[in-house]
Amino acid sequence: MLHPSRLARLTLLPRSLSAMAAPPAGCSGQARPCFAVEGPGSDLVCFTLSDSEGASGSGRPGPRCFVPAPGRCYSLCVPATPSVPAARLHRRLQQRLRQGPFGRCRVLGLLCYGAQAALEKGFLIQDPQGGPETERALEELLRGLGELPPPLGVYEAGELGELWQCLWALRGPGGRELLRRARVVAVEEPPLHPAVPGLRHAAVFHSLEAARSVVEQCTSLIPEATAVLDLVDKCPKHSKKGEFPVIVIEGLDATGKTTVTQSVKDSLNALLLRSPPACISQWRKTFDDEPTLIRRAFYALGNYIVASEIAKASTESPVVVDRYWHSTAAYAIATEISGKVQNLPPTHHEVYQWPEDLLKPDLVLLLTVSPEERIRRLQGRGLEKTEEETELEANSLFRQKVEESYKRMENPGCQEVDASPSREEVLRTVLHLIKKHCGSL
Ligand SMILES: Nc1ncnc2c1ncn2[C@@H]1O[C@H](COP(=O)(O)OP(=O)(O)O)[C@@H](O)[C@H]1O
Ligand SMILES: Nc1ccn([C@H]2C[C@H](O)[C@@H](COP(=O)(O)OP(=O)(O)O)O2)c(=O)n1
Repeated sequence: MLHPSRLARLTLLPRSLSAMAAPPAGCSGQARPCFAVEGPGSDLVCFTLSDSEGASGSGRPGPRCFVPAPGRCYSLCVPATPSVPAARLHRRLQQRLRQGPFGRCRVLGLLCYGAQAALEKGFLIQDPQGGPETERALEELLRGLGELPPPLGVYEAGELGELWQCLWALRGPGGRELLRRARVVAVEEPPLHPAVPGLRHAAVFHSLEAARSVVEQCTSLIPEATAVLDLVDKCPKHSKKGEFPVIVIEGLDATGKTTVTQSVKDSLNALLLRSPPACISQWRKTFDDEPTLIRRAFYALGNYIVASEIAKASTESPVVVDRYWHSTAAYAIATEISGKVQNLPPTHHEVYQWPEDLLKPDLVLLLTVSPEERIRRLQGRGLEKTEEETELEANSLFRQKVEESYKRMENPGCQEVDASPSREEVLRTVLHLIKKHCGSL
């Protein structure tokens, strides 16, 4: 089975959400949700639901592209409210859909807007063979979730090649009720990726309190959460920088951050810090295995702990920091925004702004190398790759989105450094920039 993150994403947008995310043009004036399928690397292809038998959409590719003939297609969604139980439920479904009877299916990420225009996250499940097994297994999976399982969408191709969606509510043991049956028709692509409005609540935290409250919700589920909070609470709030300069080095993995930060430390007699800091790094694996909401909140709190270390150290010597808030934000944005680089939030968007309560560095340098050189360095290093590093290699779109997000950061922005030359030359460039921005050291 193909890895879901490498597959298309499907997005449902309601008309009533237009204030948050402008819906596809064809959706305006309709009291029905509309949704968009995004092929890997391709444009969004958007659809809406219609009662009209004769509607032919906007002449764009037909919706049959996501129902494999002679197969069938299903969708299921859970609330995307940025709460720990919802995020964990989504993760549980994702794991179950990789196993057993779903092994033969293609599972696509799904964002949709359900009743009262509430954002929901879920999956589109393409079964290439059809037959009753997948539907039965999905029903069983949903019923196992509790008393009010989310509805099951079933997509069927009609005689003329048109597509219908049936939305079923599962009732009692074995019962189900048809909530709606509507035709699926093509509409225009939305101007803003639908995940953009929720970014600040679901992935990119702009205050200590926002990140803290997510980790606090985890204390009964993840014992390490309490230890993280204890450390955060011991740190002085609103840490202030000392008189020595604070330089952050950012970049994708294997761009040379460790090499550069170590050399800068030696050259400037600086203190070297990294985010996440050593005091919480033993819990990193635990949080890396959690859904985005929890994982990013952990890294965000790590930045606040590092801020207190920077405050203290910068009263005594220059400080160089290996990754900081820009990493947390850039990876979070690139993970949440599916598809092409153009889907990222526009420049100057609020997600690119530095959190007001987080100590600001004097200079942030972004190391960049060509994708080919980066892969050579990764291979040369010969370390075991993390899942995300493998993903980075496999998915150049993701890599581009991380790098572009870094470049859009503001206040402070990232100053790009070409890190392809020799170690010595890169160090010379970096030291020159530090001198230029931070004066004599
Ligand atoms: N300028 C350079 N030229 C060639 N190889 C480099 C250069 N800088 C770093 N490397 C090598 O590339 C690999 C990745 O560098 P590293 O500093 O660990 O990157 P990061 O900390 O960003 O993951 C290491 O094997 C390192 O020795
Ligand atoms: N300050 C930070 C540092 C790392 N992260 C996240 C971003 C990515 O998901 C990973 C990348 O971490 P990194 O490449 O430094 O991992 P290693 O130290 O190389 O093991 O961690 C973060 O969100 N915030």
